[in-house]
Amino acid sequence: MRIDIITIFPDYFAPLELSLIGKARAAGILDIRLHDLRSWTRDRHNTVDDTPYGGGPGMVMKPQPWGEALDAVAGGAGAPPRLVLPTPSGTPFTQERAKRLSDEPWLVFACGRYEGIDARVVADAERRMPVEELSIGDYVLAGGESATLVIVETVSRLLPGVLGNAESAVQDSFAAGAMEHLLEGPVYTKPAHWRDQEVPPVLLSGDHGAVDRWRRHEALRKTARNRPELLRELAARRLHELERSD
Ligand SMILES: N#Cc1c(-c2ccc3ccn(Cc4ccc(CN5CCOCC5)cc4)c3c2)n[nH]c1N
Repeated sequence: MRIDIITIFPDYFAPLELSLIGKARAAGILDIRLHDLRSWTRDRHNTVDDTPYGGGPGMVMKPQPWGEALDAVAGGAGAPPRLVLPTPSGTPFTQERAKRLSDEPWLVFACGRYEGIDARVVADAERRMPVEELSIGDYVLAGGESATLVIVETVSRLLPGVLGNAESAVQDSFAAGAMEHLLEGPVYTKPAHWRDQEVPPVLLSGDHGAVDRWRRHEALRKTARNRPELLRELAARRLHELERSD
């Protein structure tokens, strides 16, 4: 997968040199390219923002630098990329959406700042590529960079060869076919005894059936405590399946 990121803060993405994603880039599984939006400004101050038409707080990112950046990065011959635009007003980013994005050969991320990007940039981009406006949660960030890091990490770990043990991606809480969208329960490693706490004996029993039952029980407990609404959705899904099979 190729990933292009357009931003006024390229250094924000230093973490993408590290760990799993850094290794995947070195292995050629991921081709991540950073682009400084200011490279496409035309004034000596490299201006990327201006006051909003109609008044209101803050500044808005000018269309011209973005238009030319997207032309340069995403405008080549061949199939266009999917443009991903993090925004507070975007569609919720979920594991399901991450799975779909992981099937794309080429993603371009537009990282906004200030109060956002002039709306004509998305309208112009939609004429030549699919555009997805996504939000990573119901809280307000200062820009799109941290959201892009979240999306890139979530999508990248689903690519074959990125995770050492592909199994762990499948068992993720929200991965389809896992423990039905339940939250993971507690995990343990050596030593078996630590600061007067013991690892649950079932995990040392070698009885895989008992371990699976225990893990499911702990997952249900954790989900009931932290995300009860997921249990209601699970019950509704189960009921729907039963009614369909009748
Ligand atoms: N993904 C994601 C995000 C973002 C996100 C993503 C991208 C950008 C680019 C700029 N910002 C800052 C910003 C702050 C507030 C507002 C709202 N204002 C609109 C105009 O009226 C006043 C109020 C807009 C933009 C961003 C924030 N925040 N939270 C998420 N889950």
